[in-house]
Amino acid sequence: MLNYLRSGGGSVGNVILEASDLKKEIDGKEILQHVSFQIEEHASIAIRGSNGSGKSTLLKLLAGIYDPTSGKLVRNAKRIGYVPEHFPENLRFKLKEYLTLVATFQGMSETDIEAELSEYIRLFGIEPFTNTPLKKCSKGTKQKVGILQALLIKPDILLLDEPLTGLDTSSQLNLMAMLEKLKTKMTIIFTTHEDLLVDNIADQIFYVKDGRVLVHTETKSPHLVIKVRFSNKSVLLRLQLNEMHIEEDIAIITVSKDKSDDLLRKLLNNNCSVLDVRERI
Ligand SMILES: Nc1ncnc2c1ncn2[C@@H]1O[C@H](COP(=O)(O)OP(=O)(O)OP(=O)(O)O)[C@@H](O)[C@H]1O
Repeated sequence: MLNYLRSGGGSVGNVILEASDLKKEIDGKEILQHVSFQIEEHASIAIRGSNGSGKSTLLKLLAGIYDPTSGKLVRNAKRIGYVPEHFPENLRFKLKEYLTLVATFQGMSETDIEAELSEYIRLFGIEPFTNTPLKKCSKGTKQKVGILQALLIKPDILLLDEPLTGLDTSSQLNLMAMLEKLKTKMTIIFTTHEDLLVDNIADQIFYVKDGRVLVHTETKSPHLVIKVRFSNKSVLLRLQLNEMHIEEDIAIITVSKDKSDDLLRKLLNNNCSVLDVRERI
């Protein structure tokens, strides 16, 4: 079901964010308009849309980095954690020194800081870089520091701009597991192009299109499971499919419905015989 506003009388939880007829112009260009929604406490929301549609702009409005050009945005939150798409370059602090500073400013005790940081550092596998200056850390490591920095402030609302970008597979899985746990404690809103993150974390999707925001309550993107017999494994590997399971000469591939026709064409073109196609349950 698509609607412009999930609002009003039907609301069950506490509303933590409420947008009423927001408009955002940048340099005289209208990026978002007529944006209205309510977000309940502990909701997990994915913001989706094509490149340049205005997802990051919407997130920055929610974070308070941008002011709306017109309209009203009410935040019923004490602390908002924001993770930008790109962590600032050229920070001279060492990784752990920086995170310790962030935690100290939150008034945490030394013992708590040590315990919490050690756990996060272990989870994200960044132990080898704790004494590396941030400006020398890789993009992925900096991305992790950006996420940890936001978590350390114990936010009521956690906003993440494309959080999986730049992370290796195991860190992506760790982050998803972490977000799944955090879902019960805070409101999580993230922009993403990744189905995996949406399927695992979101319970609502906001689609940004033509400057408008559409709220969608069905989160699982439709997928097909395709079973094929192949004669040449390297052909399949070249297709770089994210979700593929191979047993002898059979491959089971999960693919989003919108990409499935294209994939089937390629498989048939490469001498694969299609044994089964069904909807993912
Ligand atoms: N600071 C800015 N100055 C000028 N234009 C901007 C600025 N920030 C965003 N825009 C414009 O606003 C539009 C939306 O940008 P935004 O970054 O919000 O899109 P997005 O959906 O997050 O894109 P992507 O998926 O590529 O990250 C784009 O046309 C962009 O050029």
